[in-house]
Amino acid sequence: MTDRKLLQCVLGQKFDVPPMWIMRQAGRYLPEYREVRASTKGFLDLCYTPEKAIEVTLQPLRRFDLDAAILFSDILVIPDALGQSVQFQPGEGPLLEPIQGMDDLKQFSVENVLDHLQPVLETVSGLRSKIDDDKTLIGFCGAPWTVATYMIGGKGSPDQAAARIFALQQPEAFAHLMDMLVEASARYLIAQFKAGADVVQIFESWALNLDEVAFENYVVAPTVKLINKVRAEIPNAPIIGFPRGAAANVPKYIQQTGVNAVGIDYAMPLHYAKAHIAPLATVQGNLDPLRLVAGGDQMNRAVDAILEAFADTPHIFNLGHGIVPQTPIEHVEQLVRRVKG
Ligand SMILES: Cc1c2[nH]c(c1CCC(=O)O)Cc1[nH]c(c(CCC(=O)O)c1C)Cc1[nH]c(c(CCC(=O)O)c1C)Cc1[nH]c(c(C)c1CCC(=O)O)C2
Repeated sequence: MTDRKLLQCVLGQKFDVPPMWIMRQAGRYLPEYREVRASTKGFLDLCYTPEKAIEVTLQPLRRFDLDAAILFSDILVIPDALGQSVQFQPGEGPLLEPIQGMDDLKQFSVENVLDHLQPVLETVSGLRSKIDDDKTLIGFCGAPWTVATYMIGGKGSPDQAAARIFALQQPEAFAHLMDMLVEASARYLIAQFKAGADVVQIFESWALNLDEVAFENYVVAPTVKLINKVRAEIPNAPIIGFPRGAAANVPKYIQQTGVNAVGIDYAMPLHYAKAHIAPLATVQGNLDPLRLVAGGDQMNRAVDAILEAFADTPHIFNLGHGIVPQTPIEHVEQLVRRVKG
């Protein structure tokens, strides 16, 4: 465990060459992923078939000198495990049967979640025995609010309006849903740690578009509950939070939730992160994924600026959001060379 550099960095150790991984590093930009994906009955089938999920998790590590593997799964396995209908249409993104109110929630049960997710936990334990000892194994879940936005809206949306209106008009149903998500996610993360995950990342992809009060109630408070439940079972569990778009709410998010590390999105100015975030937690980020698509000198300059900004502080190099399908593989190779020298 001591030579797992990325884990050590999450826990506060600084390295001259920062450890790195790439958000959504397994995926459609890799031809070998597309090949495995084509052999499945659907995206969830891939998530629930340990042999294939292990294979696609390992693919990026075979190509690139990355310091971590991230479990191959999705944040929407939680609604699926709770009993909501979740479908992935090719090229369209997720489609769920939207929740209208309390009556729909009565159909869901937290009790079966771990049974349903047993194949994912098998993937985690299989991975720990397959990756090199110095590689960190990252588990994950979606944060309650982000998962709720899909469960209520039924799909991704630019402003999460359906969930924001639901939370305001049906506060009791919303509170019940969030409590279910906190409980299900806590059990899931605890089980991932027990299966061999070294660290977990909580993806709050929709921390933007919220006023101060909503940020406190939908993002901070449920994440505090989630982390407290996890750490009651796994003392000092290493956790990365990724509150995308949280901007000037990030310092408060770190202080209240107690995450060890925080992923910053690419819109976060480096001088702000250096002054207000680095003193509170390990910083992870934050190259714009489209700079990786374009490659060339502009990418090298942006990488150098990030490395320089966080040279004196614990820093995990990463993108500021997920890698996109049109990314050329040679540009990823160029990125790793630039970071690792
Ligand atoms: C919001 C969100 C989702 N899923 C996830 C998030 C949070 C991160 C973020 O903000 O990008 C997280 C996620 N999704 C996936 C992973 C594991 C793979 C990895 O990180 O290497 C992780 C960590 C696989 C996936 N999840 C999905 C794919 C592509 C599906 C396919 O192969 O058909 C993969 C590889 C599908 C998915 N899943 C989701 C969407 C919106 C989509 C469709 C759009 C897209 O493709 O990015 C929900």
